[in-house]
Amino acid sequence: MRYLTAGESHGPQLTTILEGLPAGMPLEASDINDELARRQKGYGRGRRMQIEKDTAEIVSGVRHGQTLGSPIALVVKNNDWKHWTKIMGIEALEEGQEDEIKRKVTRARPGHADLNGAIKYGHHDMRNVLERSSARETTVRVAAGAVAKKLLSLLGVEIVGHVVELGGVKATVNPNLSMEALKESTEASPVRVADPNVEQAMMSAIDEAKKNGDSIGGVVEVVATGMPAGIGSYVHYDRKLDGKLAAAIMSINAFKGVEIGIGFEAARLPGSLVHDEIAWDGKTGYYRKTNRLGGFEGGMTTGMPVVVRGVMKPIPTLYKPLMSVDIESKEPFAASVERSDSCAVPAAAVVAEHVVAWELANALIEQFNSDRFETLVDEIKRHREYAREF
Ligand SMILES: Cc1cc2nc3c(=O)[nH]c(=O)nc-3n(C[C@H](O)[C@H](O)[C@H](O)COP(=O)(O)O)c2cc1C
Ligand SMILES: C=C(O[C@@H]1CC(C(=O)O)=C[C@@H](OP(=O)(O)O)[C@H]1O)C(=O)O
Repeated sequence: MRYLTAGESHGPQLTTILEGLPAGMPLEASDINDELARRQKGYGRGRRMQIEKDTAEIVSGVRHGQTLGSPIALVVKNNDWKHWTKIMGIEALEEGQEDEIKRKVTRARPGHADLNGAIKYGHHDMRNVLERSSARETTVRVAAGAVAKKLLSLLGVEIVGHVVELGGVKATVNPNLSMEALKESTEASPVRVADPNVEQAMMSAIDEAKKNGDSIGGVVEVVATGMPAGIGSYVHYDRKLDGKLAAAIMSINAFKGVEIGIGFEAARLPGSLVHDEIAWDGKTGYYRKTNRLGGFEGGMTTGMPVVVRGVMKPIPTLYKPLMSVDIESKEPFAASVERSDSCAVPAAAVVAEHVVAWELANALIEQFNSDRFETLVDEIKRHREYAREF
């Protein structure tokens, strides 16, 4: 499968085209819209989230609630567009109108794409960069992931993203928490955390950052249960599924690190405390007694829960801006300030969930016969039985 996205943050709409989904899979707009609503939540977001009520329109590839096997196109309209029609207009401007209309940006924000994007594409107005580098684009990445998530759920794979650290406050996650309990508790939390003891401290950290004109980051975790064993491959670097997950997480705006299972902690432990002992029983088939390697060995799933974590740096737009340079005068100036979130880690947990869902669904679709949804369901069922008895 593959997908493309298009759209500027303050343009008329965001668009995505998904290719390679099987025909005959049930799909409704509500499957996508419920996920878009989850992405909009989270303590610490800016005013834009009150302007938008993100909803996807399915404009192709689905008929009477079923996928057709043809490309699926989804459109999310930007409510904020009505305030930006002049600034973001398509038509060429008259001489002399430029400065008045364009809300030109010339003082690059440290940590954002502004300066590098301007150099790369030759934009002397960095709005041309920030409109597309904005994480507004993650709206349609979630829409694409929601379709993948629907496919996974119909194949018995459940997935959830949640926050495990925010502004230096760490959550303690009970490893025996069921998937249902994890989903329920994190959904009810304004910071998407499963540990109620740290929720208030996380919210206070966000308040404090906001008050100081600053921003904070954190760590999100995505857990997926029900992936069959042996998905992905060890035979070639670009077929390793853990590598694809790492790339997917790193592609999210502001993500600076990824770990699978205990990740970096593995550097500090002996092998006997890192590798997971293998066992077998008639009901489950093969399983690992622990899951320190987060569901992966050799670039393939083990059948244990997939556990991926990602680090989000603090948001680069600061209401008390860092110093920068004006690209017109080359003089030192405080960086530009655009309306901004002070913390988007809870929203990013939802984005991470969806990019991981896409990669997992893609791996299943690549590995099994997948033109018809019915065949895919059947093949995966048989693969599970085969792996259990192997
Ligand atoms: C959900 C989400 C919301 C974000 N909101 C903002 C924001 O309001 N202001 C901002 O400057 N950056 C925001 N970011 C981060 C920037 O998009 C990101 O730092 C920028 O694209 C530069 O990319 P890099 O940090 O990966 O190098 C957000 C990121 C995510 C995932
Ligand atoms: C600014 C960025 O994205 C943020 C993410 C976002 C959203 O829908 O998630 C919408 C944006 O809206 P606006 O720029 O109109 O406030 C920002 O809140 C960024 O990433 O640089």
